[in-house]
Amino acid sequence: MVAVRGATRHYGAVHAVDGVDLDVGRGELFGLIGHNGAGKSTLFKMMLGLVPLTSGDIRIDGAPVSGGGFRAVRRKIGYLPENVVLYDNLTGLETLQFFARLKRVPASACAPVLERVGLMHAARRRVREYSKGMRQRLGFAQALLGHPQLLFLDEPTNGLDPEAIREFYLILRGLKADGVTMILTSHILAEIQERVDRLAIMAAGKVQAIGTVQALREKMDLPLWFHVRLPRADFERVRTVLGHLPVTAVEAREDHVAVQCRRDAKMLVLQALASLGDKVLDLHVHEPSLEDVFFGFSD
Ligand SMILES: Nc1ncnc2c1ncn2[C@@H]1O[C@H](COP(=O)(O)OP(=O)(O)OP(=O)(O)O)[C@@H](O)[C@H]1O
Repeated sequence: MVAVRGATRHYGAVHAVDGVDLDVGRGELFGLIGHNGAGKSTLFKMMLGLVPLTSGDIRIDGAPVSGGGFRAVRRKIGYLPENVVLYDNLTGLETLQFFARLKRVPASACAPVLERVGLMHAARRRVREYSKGMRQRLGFAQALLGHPQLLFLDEPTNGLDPEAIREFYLILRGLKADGVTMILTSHILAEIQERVDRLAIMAAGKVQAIGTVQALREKMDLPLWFHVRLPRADFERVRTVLGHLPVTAVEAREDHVAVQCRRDAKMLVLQALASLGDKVLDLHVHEPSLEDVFFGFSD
């Protein structure tokens, strides 16, 4: 659906986006993460044909973003910008009707979209009275008008509370089931790590790594931790059963022993810990978080 080849955008000496290659398949939910100024928004605008490329090529559904045929393709795209501009004096419904006219979508499409984003109850209230989260939902609603096949969502959960974030991802899951392709950015890594199919980590205008969270974890080969809860009197037994296994740390904590090992030693360590039998009261395996992966790639 999206094919990016060597996409570059320079602003004088600033290399906002620098030789990015990226493919996003139809129906994929793709995450783009990176520090402030990494180049995410600029790449979004390039993929939307809003910012011209200094060099490289971007195709959406086969059509180059700079070509004459892109107008037709753009109709299939929904975009939620980072800072959505809304008119305070319009109601939520009037706002959507305004966007519907711009997009040449029938006004009758507005109410179902408001319903979908959970704003129907506030349809006739002025945007001035909307909370930040409600504004964000309204911005999302305008992106959904006209049944887009491709959605660009720039920090879509900005300002949403945890419950609203959960609801938001439920909507995305529904869209994914309908075959919609989605690319979203977020700063909240923990939030997207279990929810996207794949993600790209951007830093200084470049894609530093791309893949599933699991693939990125494996590529980083970060160690994992076992937390073994057992009576304090039995803490020493953990060291004994681990014997000569290649563990990288064993630490006695308040009510558990923490064991760190490389990923390829995971099953050996697990078997050794299992030999402690009912001495073990509880056991947790802690995979490295996306934060660990992210900072490993972008430092
Ligand atoms: N119109 C512009 N003129 C000059 N420099 C720009 C312009 N737009 C972006 N930049 C620069 O390009 C770099 C990338 O900015 P961009 O907004 O794409 O980053 P981002 O990853 O979206 O950041 P954030 O998470 O803060 O939104 C920054 O250094 C920014 O200052």
